[in-house]
Amino acid sequence: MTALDGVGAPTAVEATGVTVRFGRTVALDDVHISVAAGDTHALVGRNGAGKSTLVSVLTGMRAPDAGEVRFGGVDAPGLADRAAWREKVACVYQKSTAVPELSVAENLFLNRQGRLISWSRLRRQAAELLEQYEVAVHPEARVADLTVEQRQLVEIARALSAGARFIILDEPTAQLDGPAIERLFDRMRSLQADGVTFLFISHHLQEIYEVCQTVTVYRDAKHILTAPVAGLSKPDLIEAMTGEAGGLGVPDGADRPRSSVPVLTVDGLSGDGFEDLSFTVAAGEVVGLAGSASSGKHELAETVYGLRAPSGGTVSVHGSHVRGGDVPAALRAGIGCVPRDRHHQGLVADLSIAENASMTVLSTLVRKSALRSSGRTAIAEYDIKAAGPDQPVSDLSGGNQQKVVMARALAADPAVLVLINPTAGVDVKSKESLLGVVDAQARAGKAALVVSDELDDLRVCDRVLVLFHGRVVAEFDRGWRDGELIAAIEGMS
Ligand SMILES: Nc1ncnc2c1ncn2[C@@H]1O[C@H](COP(=O)(O)OP(=O)(O)OP(=O)(O)O)[C@@H](O)[C@H]1O
Repeated sequence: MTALDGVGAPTAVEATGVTVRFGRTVALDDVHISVAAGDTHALVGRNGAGKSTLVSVLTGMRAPDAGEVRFGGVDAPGLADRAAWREKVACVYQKSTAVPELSVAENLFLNRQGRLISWSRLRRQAAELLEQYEVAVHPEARVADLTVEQRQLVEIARALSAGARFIILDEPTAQLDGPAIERLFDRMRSLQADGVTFLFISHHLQEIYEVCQTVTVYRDAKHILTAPVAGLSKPDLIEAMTGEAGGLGVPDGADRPRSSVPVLTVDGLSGDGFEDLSFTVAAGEVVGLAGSASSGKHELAETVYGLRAPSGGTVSVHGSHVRGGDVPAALRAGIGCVPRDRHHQGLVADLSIAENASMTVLSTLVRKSALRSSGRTAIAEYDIKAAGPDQPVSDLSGGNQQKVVMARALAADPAVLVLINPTAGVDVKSKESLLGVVDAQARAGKAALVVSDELDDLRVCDRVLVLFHGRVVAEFDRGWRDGELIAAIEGMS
């Protein structure tokens, strides 16, 4: 049976009247979505708008308090019937759902082998499947050793081989570099030509225009609009998301006063994936580090804030050496960080917003009331959508968790900020305010190092160092053109 939506196109999936509550929080309030078969349909909204909650309903991970889901006009299976859901829909999350210690072949057929497993057959079938979907990884490779790009392709192949023709991609580009994003989009286009339907979630609005035909906007748990992408301007899209007219302005800090006094000095630093790097960041200066995933930029930043031990060279703050490979020592020396992975290095999921945001200064904040009041300040300053300072961070949406990480980095009033992908998963409006915070910190005389794949994050920088295979290959002062920076990142300058 084929369902038809209002304008006569067959519907791959349709959800109507969906309401989901978490205690007092209404995450979805009587929303609907209808995705036409063969469409790539974007779902966008500010942090906490309800996107991930809808995904959990559309994948059968959560029963809504009210509402219905239908695939091709047929009611969704019962929640317990996981096999039936796998045939209808799959979601590739930002965080892998594959078992890292198992091989690609084992992951591909997880929960699907009969009782008797023939390993040689499993490997052969996996190899055939990978070839069919043009995924260039070895069936016996451990999933833990794959890149994010390879892992996503394996998960897409797994979904398609289970029979699903509707795939949800939840912020798939957040951890990919430019060329990998283009390869993912090419892959999506060719699967779409074969009849696969996508629901695509991203905070990068230009991606919506590049790869989607239809867009649905949710705001504060409500459906705001569904429209063809081609007829919707970017300002109108942002207005639907934020409820406010007027474009966005990322501060570029061009008028920021600069001093020549170095706060951070990196001298002859070598470590995993980078060699003999020297540079300084002055008071009031924001320096960007750009490069591909293999450039060594993350490893360099992680060595500066003490997560990795250097194999040579030194890091100093205000002329004093900081002991390497020791995060608490770096913190005491005045280096605050937003780490690369908020799930592993950023937050303690069970602790509250107040506790997480104050973690770098906990020894000085002993009174519970003081803790709560600093939590309330963080919620207001960083525009965190939450029920209150006592709410555990595990209850927050991804983007709002990222804002708590930023609050935590700044709580100890560090002299140096090392920020890795500081706006990852953060909506357009919040991005503007987080970058405003970086600008304000620099104006207050702090030194900042911003490592990012996002050009908007790099625009706030006074200069950008481009790394390629662990060495600085180019340096751009403010005012660079996108094309020249991207060419340098890709090693073409
Ligand atoms: N397990 C939970 N307990 C309590 N509240 C929750 C829980 N999960 C989500 N919420 C709340 O529901 C709302 C919607 O969250 P959701 O994760 O769906 O937002 P989102 O649109 O995906 O945001 P983001 O863009 O940041 O990923 C938020 O206010 C969030 O705090």
